[in-house]
Amino acid sequence: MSKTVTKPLALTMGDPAGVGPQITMAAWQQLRDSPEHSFFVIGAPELYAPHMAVEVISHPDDASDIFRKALPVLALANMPIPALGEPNADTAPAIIAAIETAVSLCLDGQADAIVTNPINKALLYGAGFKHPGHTEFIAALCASESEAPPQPVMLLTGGGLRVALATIHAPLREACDALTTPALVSLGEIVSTAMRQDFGIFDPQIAFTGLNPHAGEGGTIGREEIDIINPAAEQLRAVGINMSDARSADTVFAEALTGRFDAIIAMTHDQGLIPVKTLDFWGGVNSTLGLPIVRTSPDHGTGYDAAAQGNARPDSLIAAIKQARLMTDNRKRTA
Ligand SMILES: NC(=O)c1ccc[n+]([C@@H]2O[C@H](COP(=O)([O-])OP(=O)(O)OC[C@H]3O[C@@H](n4cnc5c(N)ncnc54)[C@H](O)[C@@H]3O)[C@@H](O)[C@H]2O)c1
Ligand SMILES: N[C@H](C(=O)O)[C@H](O)COP(=O)(O)O
Repeated sequence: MSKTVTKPLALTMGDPAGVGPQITMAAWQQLRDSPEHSFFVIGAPELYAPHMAVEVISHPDDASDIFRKALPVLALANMPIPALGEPNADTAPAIIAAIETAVSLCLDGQADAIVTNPINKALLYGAGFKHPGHTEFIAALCASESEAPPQPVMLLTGGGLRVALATIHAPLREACDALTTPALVSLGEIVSTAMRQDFGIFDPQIAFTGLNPHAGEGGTIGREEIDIINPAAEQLRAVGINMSDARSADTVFAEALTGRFDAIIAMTHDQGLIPVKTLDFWGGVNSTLGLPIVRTSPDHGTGYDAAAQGNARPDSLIAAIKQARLMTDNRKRTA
């Protein structure tokens, strides 16, 4: 087995008017005695310095040594500091730059994984951001000229469930039309690979949800299951992946909780995210599969109201940091 070197995790600051700064500081307080969870944050030191010990670092390698005594910050220059709860479009370039820097450090092997704090995508569009979210932006940043662009897959974990999405931030009418058999086959392969390399599940049992009520009731309440989803499942089984035909979305999550399925592939954003966020809003983690780097995130958004009230909970960010470390270590072990 090759010797592996542990690098710190790179946190992005997220929207500085949201919960990001508060939950980052609280996560550091809880994890500072846990060297394996060492991280540095890419952001403005002024967001944190009035509240706690901060050390500005010039290189990620400096983070682990000082992690116990101060929050390591890789500083972004010239960023306005917004009032909590009051999003400011002038912060958008720095929010984007933090993500770009984190991805570049991971690709260079200077950080083990990227953990993103929440962003408000609408705020970023004025600054030239062109993606529906981190998921697609990070995939674009990982693209290289020599290889096909990565197909990013959103996976939410929490409440005992692992749920990947066949469509993400698409209007519901368009999401239904976007489902195709080849896309579902490719998705099933990515989820199966990730279960093995990132989660250490070597013979994963995976379920497709149906799109229609009762998974189409034999074609009488819609035909997507018969025409699109089940043919994908059949192709995946033919290459040795344990993939179920489309199962009723109202019961498959309960089936997974019995241990029958290790992961579920849901057809639409809310179909998959409602069960996870309802069961475990505070412990839920969003990760991106299908990339050359590990990326996780809390499952919640910018929470401007919680930020302004000063009562932001760090639980989901802490879960995201721990999951990033676990996925990275599993991936190194299976490399
Ligand atoms: N990973 C991400 O970047 C990410 C994830 C989800 C949503 N978003 C974005 O966040 C913005 C707001 O979305 P939303 O209102 O649907 O969801 P939200 O998760 O921001 O808020 C939902 C509720 O949860 C509360 N909340 C969220 N995080 C909290 C925390 N850490 N502690 C205490 N309370 C918390 C909020 O105050 C609010 O009442 C949108 O622009 C959305 O796109 C970003
Ligand atoms: N769909 C996610 C959720 O609701 O939690 C969220 O918007 C985050 O998306 P990105 O990770 O792509 O920013």
